[in-house]
Amino acid sequence: MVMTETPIIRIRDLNVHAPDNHILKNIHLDIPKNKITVLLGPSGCGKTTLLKSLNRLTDLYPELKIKGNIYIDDDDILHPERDVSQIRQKMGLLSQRPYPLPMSIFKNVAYGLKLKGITKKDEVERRVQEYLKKAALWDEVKDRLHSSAEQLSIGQQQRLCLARGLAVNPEVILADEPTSALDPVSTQMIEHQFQELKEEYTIVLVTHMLRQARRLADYVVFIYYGKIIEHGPVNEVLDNPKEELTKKYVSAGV
Ligand SMILES: Nc1ncnc2c1ncn2[C@@H]1O[C@H](COP(=O)(O)OP(=O)(O)OP(=O)(O)O)[C@@H](O)[C@H]1O
Repeated sequence: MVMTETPIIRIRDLNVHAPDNHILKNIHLDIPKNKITVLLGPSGCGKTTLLKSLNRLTDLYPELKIKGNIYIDDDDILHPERDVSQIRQKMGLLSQRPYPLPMSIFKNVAYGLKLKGITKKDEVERRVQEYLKKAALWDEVKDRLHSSAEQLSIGQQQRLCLARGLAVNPEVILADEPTSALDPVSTQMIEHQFQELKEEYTIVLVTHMLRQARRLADYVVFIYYGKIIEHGPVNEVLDNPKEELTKKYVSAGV
């Protein structure tokens, strides 16, 4: 990727194989710090697998064989001796559907803090408020912090999961189609928060929605059948694509 920003993640020669499928092919990519990088491409092209490789969630699928290097702050996270729980704390994941823990709104966020060893009551209270504000949920829940998280709407639950993830103090937010289950207003809220959060965090967002990529991306990586076809600043890849496959995808205008 031609860029002037410092990369926070460097992916080198990454190959992911399933028994009958070469899912990711020779991925070589730098992901810049404090930007939104969108992984774009048709269904089944390997976007989620690439995202899962970035926090070693691929370890949960023993049928997948992974080769190559992924450096985060110069540490190769694919090295077998790297502590996976530390990697996952650095690389928070927001999935397609929200999965709040079966406990109160407050405890959901406090749970994230506990993982970082923060348990002092007044600090926990201050930080729960801070992260609920960062996820744009505070005003809607401040009077019912001790109600069950499961009573929230799906859009609110997704913002709660964002707050819980932020409480772990990640460097990178990995977001896998985080608005696909949400209504347009909730989608707008998450998108707006992402724009704010990139000041402090690096965001890697998977989407197959071109319009969402246009609204959010600083950089776009277009993937097709496990290969990076083209990548670069959003205006170059989406407004002036060089490769035929990208042109076709962009002109379909999904
Ligand atoms: N554990 C697995 N075992 C075998 N094949 C897998 C596994 N995980 C993913 N695949 C295959 O790898 C390919 C890429 O899947 P992936 O979920 O990464 O695509 P995607 O681009 O995120 O798709 P979508 O937009 O539909 O979510 C698909 O063909 C999928 O069936």
